[in-house]
Amino acid sequence: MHSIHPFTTLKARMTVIVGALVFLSGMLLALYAINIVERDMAQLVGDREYALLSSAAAQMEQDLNAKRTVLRVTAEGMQAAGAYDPAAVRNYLQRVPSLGQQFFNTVALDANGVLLTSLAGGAAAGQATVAARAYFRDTVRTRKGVLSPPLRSALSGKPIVLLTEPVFDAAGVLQFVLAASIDLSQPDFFEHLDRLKPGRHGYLFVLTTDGVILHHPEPGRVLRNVADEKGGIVPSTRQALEGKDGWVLAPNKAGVNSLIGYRRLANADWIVGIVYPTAEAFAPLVAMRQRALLRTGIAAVAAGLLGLLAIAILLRPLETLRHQVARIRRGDAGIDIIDLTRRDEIGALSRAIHALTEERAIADAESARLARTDSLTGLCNRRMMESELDMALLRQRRSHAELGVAFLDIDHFKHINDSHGHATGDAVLVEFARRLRQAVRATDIVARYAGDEFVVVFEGLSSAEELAALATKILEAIRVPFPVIAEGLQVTTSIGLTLGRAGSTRESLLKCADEALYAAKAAGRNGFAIDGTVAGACGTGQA
Ligand SMILES: Nc1nc2c(ncn2[C@@H]2O[C@H](COP(=O)(O)OP(=O)(O)OP(=O)(O)O)[C@@H](O)[C@H]2O)c(=O)[nH]1
Repeated sequence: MHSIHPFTTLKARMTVIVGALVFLSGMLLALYAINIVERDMAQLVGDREYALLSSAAAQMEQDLNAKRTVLRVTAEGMQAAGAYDPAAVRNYLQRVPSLGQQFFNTVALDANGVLLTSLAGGAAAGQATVAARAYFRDTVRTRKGVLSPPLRSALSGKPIVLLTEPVFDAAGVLQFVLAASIDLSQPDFFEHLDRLKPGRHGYLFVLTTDGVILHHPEPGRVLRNVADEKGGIVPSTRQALEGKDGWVLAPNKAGVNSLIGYRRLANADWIVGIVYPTAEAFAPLVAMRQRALLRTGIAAVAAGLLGLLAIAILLRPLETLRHQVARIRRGDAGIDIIDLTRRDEIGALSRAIHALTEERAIADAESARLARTDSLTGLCNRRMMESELDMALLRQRRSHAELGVAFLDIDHFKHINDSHGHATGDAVLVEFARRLRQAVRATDIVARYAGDEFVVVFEGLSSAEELAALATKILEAIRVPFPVIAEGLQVTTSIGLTLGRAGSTRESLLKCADEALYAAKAAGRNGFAIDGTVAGACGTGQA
């Protein structure tokens, strides 16, 4: 039996294929499921951060409104009190404590933009003018309070924004403008923003709709316009400046992939933004992905091992069948050891092997029989006769019984062929064989030796006389006309007989019988001749 390398077995290959398929499909399914979950979770995280941003923006709007309210109420109070001259203005302002709480500084400017008074000092009355500043001109023109763009304070040099409120007299004439500043460098105003900063590296920032930064964790960037910074405006910021609120996943200015959100304030041209690096924002998702993949991998390996076990169990009968076939081939067992009762493919294969083996055995037996049989007459052929004669000689040596050999040749058979045709000649051979077979004992060996020559081996003879009787019986059986032609054909044969003796061999027996046949032919055919019991002499006899 050829041994099979463990790696080339069906079991190994099926295990590898099934294992790989289970592993791959498991991983693909896990990745697919993880992607769906991640997408949903990323949406949740983004929405949550955006909600945070919106609440920060709302808080900022509230703060601005509160500051506006304080300034407007102060302006209305001053109008009601008629506090228009610089001393009265200063006195009034000093009596409003909420101004100090809400603002970095509050100044009053006359209708020409010249400083009337500054609560926090910094410059003397009349020394500074803001006539050229857009926020002042807008306040005078619109006769309403405005929120200035971020600017550097002329008095303190700090980055500030200003809220203004015009104060009119009873006749509606502008008396002065209150301008209250918010210090962008102080943490107070953006304190709540900084408290909301997500994770370790996330941050919130504020910029105007023109792109000027109001608040940023890097103080050096305050008052700069994002358009003027190195690298220009990132696409997400550009969209925000164009009026689009919401969140996206995109690289920030430093190229770090981030969750970036923008929310525009309703009561100021400000945009609150959030940057949250995705590595941090989605860290739990990444951990979840790794855990899920690891567990899926373990599950797939376990499934593969179970598959291996299942395959091993399922294929065990095949292995058994292989060993059974090997044993049958070695001759250690018969075909019956194969189990034919299984109702699966292995059972079908077993039955096929069983049937094939039986058919082969029958075919082998048939071809062996054909190899030993004369195809025309069905008698033993010459080869079989020779081996049977050898066996008979062996038996004779043990039993010491007599053994006789007869050599027969149909007389003038050529003439039969020539006169009646080859087919009739064949029919004569067949009929001759049949009669010969019937004329002797069933245990005697009857063979067609060649052409029209036949040999009979008689075992268990008692004397040469018995041989003569047998020859006579054969001649009589042949003498009856052969029904191979309508009127019947007279066929005769000549027989040479010999009796085996000590030291006889196949060759010597056949030679003696052949010589006796020659003598019978010479004596005129249709008779027989028997060699004498004296060694070397061949006797003749006529029927
Ligand atoms: N029809 C037929 N003829 C065969 C077959 N085998 C041999 N023969 C013929 O048998 C004849 C044998 O003739 P011989 O034995 O030589 O001579 P004979 O005519 O029998 O003459 P004697 O033997 O001297 O009586 C030949 O013509 C062969 O061609 C066969 O299978 N069928």
